[in-house]
Amino acid sequence: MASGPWEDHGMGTQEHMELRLVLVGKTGAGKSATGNTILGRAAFESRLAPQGMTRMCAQESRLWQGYRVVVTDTPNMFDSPEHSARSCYQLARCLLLSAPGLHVLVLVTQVGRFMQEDEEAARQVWRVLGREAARHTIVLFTRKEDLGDISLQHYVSSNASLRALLRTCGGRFCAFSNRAAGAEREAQVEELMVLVQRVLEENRSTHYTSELYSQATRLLNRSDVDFEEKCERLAKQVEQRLQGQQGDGVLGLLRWCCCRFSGDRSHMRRFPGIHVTEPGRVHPACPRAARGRRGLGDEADPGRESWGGEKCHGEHPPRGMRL
Ligand SMILES: Nc1nc2c(ncn2[C@@H]2O[C@H](COP(=O)(O)OP(=O)(O)OP(=O)(O)O)[C@@H](O)[C@H]2O)c(=O)[nH]1
Repeated sequence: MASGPWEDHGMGTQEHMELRLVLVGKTGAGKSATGNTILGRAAFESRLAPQGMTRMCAQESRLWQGYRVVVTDTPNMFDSPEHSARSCYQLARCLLLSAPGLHVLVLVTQVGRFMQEDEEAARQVWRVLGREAARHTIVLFTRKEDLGDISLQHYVSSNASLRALLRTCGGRFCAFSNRAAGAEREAQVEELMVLVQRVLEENRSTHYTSELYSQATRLLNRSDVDFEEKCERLAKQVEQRLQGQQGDGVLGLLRWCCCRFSGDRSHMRRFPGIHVTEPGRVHPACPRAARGRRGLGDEADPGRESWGGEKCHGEHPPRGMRL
């Protein structure tokens, strides 16, 4: 066991404030290895596997400077554009494990391999959790050693999509070499924890929560339902939320209005989860949006989608909208 801030003083969970970190990212990004670096031990299985090594969300913890740092490792939960039952189940499991809410969402991506799937992972997780989750997000690059002589700052500034993503995350990013050991490993963790402290300060030390987290907390309080059943039940809520974002009810109508009258998007930002389009852009809920998808764009924010392809003239309700 490492010494210094990692030393376990033998105090129980009750004496320590929990810091809940959730690791997300695409398959093979290095989530489990990053979790192990943070924890200072090989708690999660980390191996290159074409179909993904991590199958289930898992959680481990360590003490760090008076905090209990609780790390939730996840599989790639957004491996297909259509949300599979498996993804919804894993999302539900992640929410239950990190209830009543996460303090920090760590978006893990590899140096030199930032791609559309990374953007997608960020976009999707914010879609489920709510756009305000971006205020709790840190981007963590693995394979820092691959940077060689290039500085991390220089690397991130050379990619427009990456710059946009980092702006959305308040410029909070760092890099790990998960192969590092000893003092070098601890220095990396210190660097991450400085950013974690920044997230806490910027969010008045409160964790992020949302309606789904509230549902998770209510379910956790039920002693008559076992954990698997709780995951199943919450997975249905997750699925409904994702389907609802295709355009149900009043929100669906509002989205349609955005799509149609998208000249002024500033006032619509008050509605969480609404994706506001610009004139001439295709709304993702629009049935014509299947083609021509682009990246996050230079002014990305998690509540906004940047779509190319056919123009949306607002003459049709969003796909699947029920009013
Ligand atoms: N050289 C190097 N290899 C790394 C680093 N981080 C992770 N890896 C390797 O990358 C591979 C995938 O790492 P994982 O931690 O399993 O990635 P993951 O995101 O958890 O993958 P899934 O569980 O499959 O989604 C493993 O072989 C790791 O040893 C790093 O910083 N440097």
